[in-house]
This record gives sequence, C-alpha cells and structure tokens, in this order.
Amino acid sequence: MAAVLRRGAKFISFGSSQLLPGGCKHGRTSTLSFFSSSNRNSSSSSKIKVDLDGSTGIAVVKFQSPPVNSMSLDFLTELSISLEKLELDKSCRGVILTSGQPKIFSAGLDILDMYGKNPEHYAEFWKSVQDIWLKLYSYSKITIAGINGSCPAGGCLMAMTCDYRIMADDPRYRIGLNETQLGIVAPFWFMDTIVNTVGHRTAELSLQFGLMYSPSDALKIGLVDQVVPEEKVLSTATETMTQFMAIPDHAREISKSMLRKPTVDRLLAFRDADTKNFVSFISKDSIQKSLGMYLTMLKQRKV
Ligand SMILES: CCCCCCCCCCC/C=C/C(=O)SCCNC(=O)CCNC(=O)[C@H](O)C(C)(C)COP(=O)(O)OP(=O)(O)OC[C@H]1O[C@@H](n2cnc3c(N)ncnc32)[C@H](O)[C@@H]1OP(=O)(O)O
Repeated sequence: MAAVLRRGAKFISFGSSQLLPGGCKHGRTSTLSFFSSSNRNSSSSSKIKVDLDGSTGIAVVKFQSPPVNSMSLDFLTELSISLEKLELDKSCRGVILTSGQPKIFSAGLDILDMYGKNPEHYAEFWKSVQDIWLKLYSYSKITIAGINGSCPAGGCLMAMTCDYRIMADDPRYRIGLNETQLGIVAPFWFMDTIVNTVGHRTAELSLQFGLMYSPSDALKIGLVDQVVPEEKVLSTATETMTQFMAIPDHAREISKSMLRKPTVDRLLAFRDADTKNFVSFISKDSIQKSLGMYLTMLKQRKV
C-alpha cells in the first residue's frame, strides 16, 4: 500500500487534486486507414475506428479522439453505435478495445461535459455514460481491453467492463479510479465494478485514496490480467481472444451473464435516481469550482 501511495506521490498536485504523470503531448489530427481485403470490414466515425476481420471474427475498436480519448457525449454515442452494430453482426465473435492515440487509452469522462453546462446536458451525458457501461458490462461477445496508455477514472471503468485486460509495460502509464483525487465520488456502479474486479478490501483502499496504479502494481492487485511490451499488446489480445473463442459461445455467454447480471440489475433498478444524483451533485457550485480548477490546472500544466 505504502509503495503504491509513494508512487502516487509522483503525481502533480493542485489543492486536493492530482494529475497523472505527464510527459506526452498529442497532435490533434489523425489519419484514418481503410482495408480493402474482402475479409475485412472497416468503418470509421470521427472518434471510433472499427476493423472487423471476417476470417477470425475479431473486431478491433480503436479510439481515435485526440488528444486524450476523453469520453465526451459524441465519443460515447459513436462508441455505443459501433458496439451495437458489432453485437448484431454474426461474423463478429469478439471485440478488442484499444487506443489509436499515443500513451493514452482514455482520459476518462470528458470534464468539459460536466462543467459549465445545464442540468439537461448533464442528464443526457450521464445517461450515455450509463448506457455504455450497461452495454459493455452485459455484452454478449468476448471483450478484451488492450490498454496501450494511461487509463484514469472512466477509462479504467471501461477497461474493467471487458472480460480480459492486457496493459502495456510502460512505467509512465497509470490505471485506476482516481475520482476522490478530483473531489468527486465514484458512483455505486463504478464501485461495484471495481469490487467485482479486485475484491472488496483492495477496492476500499483504491477508491478512498483514488489510487492510480503502474502496470506492474495493477497486475499485482488483479486490476489487469497481463502486462506485455507495448508492441505486443494487440497480438497478445488476439491470441487471448483465440483462447476465449475455443470455448462454446453459449456456455461462455451464459456464465458471463450469470456472474454480471446482479450488478447490471442494480443500476437498471436505480438508473433514474442515479441520474438525478449525478445532476444534482455535478451542478453544485463547490463541485463546479473544483472541476474548473482541475481543468485550468490540466491546461496550464506544461512539462
Ligand atoms: C453521493 C454520490 C453521488 C454520485 C454523483 C456522481 C459524481 C460524479 C462522478 C463522475 C465520475 C467521473 C469519472 C471521470 O472519468 S472524471 C475524468 C478523470 N480524468 C482525469 O482525471 C484525467 C485527467 N487528465 C490527465 O491526467 C492527463 O491529461 C493525461 C494523463 C490523461 C494525459 O496527459 P498528457 O500530458 O498527455 O495530456 P494533457 O494533460 O496535456 O492533456 C491534453 C489536453 O486534454 C485535456 N484533457 C485531459 N483530460 C481530459 C478530460 N478527462 N476531459 C477533458 N479534457 C481533458 C487537457 O486539458 C489538455 O487540453 P488542452 O490541450 O486544451 O490544454
């Protein structure tokens, strides 16, 4: 624990907030590529690129929303549509989620969607966050996260919805639910997801301190399943997918659903209340002030 906290102390502090270690700056443009082979089926919206290989049944869903793949309303909507199409596509058996941006898997929820907007916007945004979690946590196909960069808060949540997580072995990368560091509280279903992933005691420490783990520490607590050199993230994800695919789909699917249904049902039962809680919490002056300071710090931080 102390070791994890010491590592955490490397984060940049501002008031009660901390940032992930930086060092990377990102270009804001990206080049899209398309495959022409008849076995490959590529589609690309502005923020999500899907490449489905019909011969293997594996789809690679790449986040391409520079600079940091933050989960904005647009990002979440595009991702949701892509996942829905793949779930309906019989030629797809598994999905690998990964990033097309250097050094970042996803910076989590887009703070700009939670700052300075009206309650209707906050409600719409929150429902789209719930939607993507519900979709991924109960996704019938195999999902693997190829975590090729840092992965705070909502980014970590998205990775935790997957059936398996492979993280790039770069000590600069971090993963975890750091909400308390921002002065905000992870909702109950974020908490349920991390409890289901790492167990109750580890989740307690992780959530209260808002711990961000290096790849090796994440592996130790079971937040990720494998750590590999960055250039091997995608090939390892493909190999792992093949192992999952060796299991009869219906048996695997039903097992996944039985294990996850109580957690999914809990959000479904309290979805409206959760949205109301979010809107009232995020609209508070004190929370808006904290988020505003955090945003300013993010923008001013030059390393
Ligand atoms: C009683 C219970 C009630 C419950 C009610 C609910 C309460 C609310 C719960 C909400 C749950 C929240 C989940 C979240 O996901 S919050 C977001 C958390 N994310 C972070 O803290 C990450 C912040 N970002 C970073 O640490 C770094 O940016 C990062 C390590 C990811 C990348 O570093 P790098 O040096 O490569 O890049 P920069 O820092 O220079 O960033 C580039 C630009 O991107 C902007 N940025 C970064 N992150 C975000 C973000 N999450 N949203 C929006 N914008 C972001 C950053 O400002 C830079 O912008 P400029 O280029 O304009 O300067």
